[in-house]
Amino acid sequence: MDTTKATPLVEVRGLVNRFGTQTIHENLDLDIKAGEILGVVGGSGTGKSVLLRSIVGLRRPNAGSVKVFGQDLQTLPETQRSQYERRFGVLFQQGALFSSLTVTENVALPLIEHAGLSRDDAEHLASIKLALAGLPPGAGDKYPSELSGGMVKRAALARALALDPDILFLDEPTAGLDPIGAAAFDQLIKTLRDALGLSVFLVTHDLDTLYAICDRIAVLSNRKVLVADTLERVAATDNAWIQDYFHGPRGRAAAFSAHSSAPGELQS
Ligand SMILES: Nc1ncnc2c1ncn2[C@@H]1O[C@H](COP(=O)(O)OP(=O)(O)OP(=O)(O)O)[C@@H](O)[C@H]1O
Repeated sequence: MDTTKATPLVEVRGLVNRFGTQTIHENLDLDIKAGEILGVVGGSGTGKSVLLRSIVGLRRPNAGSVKVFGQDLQTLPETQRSQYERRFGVLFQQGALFSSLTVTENVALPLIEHAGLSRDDAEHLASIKLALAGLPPGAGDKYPSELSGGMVKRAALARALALDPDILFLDEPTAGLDPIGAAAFDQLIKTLRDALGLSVFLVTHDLDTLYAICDRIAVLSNRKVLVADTLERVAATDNAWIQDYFHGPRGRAAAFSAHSSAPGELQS
């Protein structure tokens, strides 16, 4: 999709994150544009998850600002900030479902706690969200431990969608899935973006995901966003990590597979 004219929903400016003497981010800038799927990549430990946590309010950065819908969340009182933060849906790396609750109860929980729905209404709505996330009828009555890895991801996605977010944050959603399961999950994200008009911030190591669904890609390197642009422009950037990543054996395979399924797209 054309995101060039879209107004940023999220503007990260001058972000600094430190743990003790270790500096993870130093004056990092990044936008998330309305309606885009933004892929966030970088070597292990470059701070992709810390960046996600800083944006959604789970970590207070050491410096810098995070504006959401034009509002700097750091400057807001707690109650107002949490109202903005409810416009975020977050899917964590491990799914983070409560093991003692059924899948339906997991998805209903935010609806009861944050939207004030009755248990019956919340569970009814939860079953709709589970269907939206592509889970078969009956999955809702199971406990997370009874589901396959792919189904746990879908259940966690349903919970992230519970409060009808404007922006979906996904931390390595296809990690641990087999290639067919991962491709199906990618398509689900794209379908949901198209149907619900979501913006998506997606941390991934999965090159196939970048080729299949991302509108822009941000590369984290050396404590900053090195480049945030279309796949073609990012892949052409003169940087050793980028060249290795996009033009190494796995990058070539992903480009080849994307090219053979969608003629006319990027060739390596
Ligand atoms: N709570 C914490 N306390 C101390 N150090 C932390 C904490 N959280 C993250 N870090 C450190 O910050 C750095 C960035 O971590 P982060 O998880 O964001 O990396 P990442 O880019 O998501 O890595 P990966 O691709 O391996 O998941 C790492 O060196 C990590 O050890």
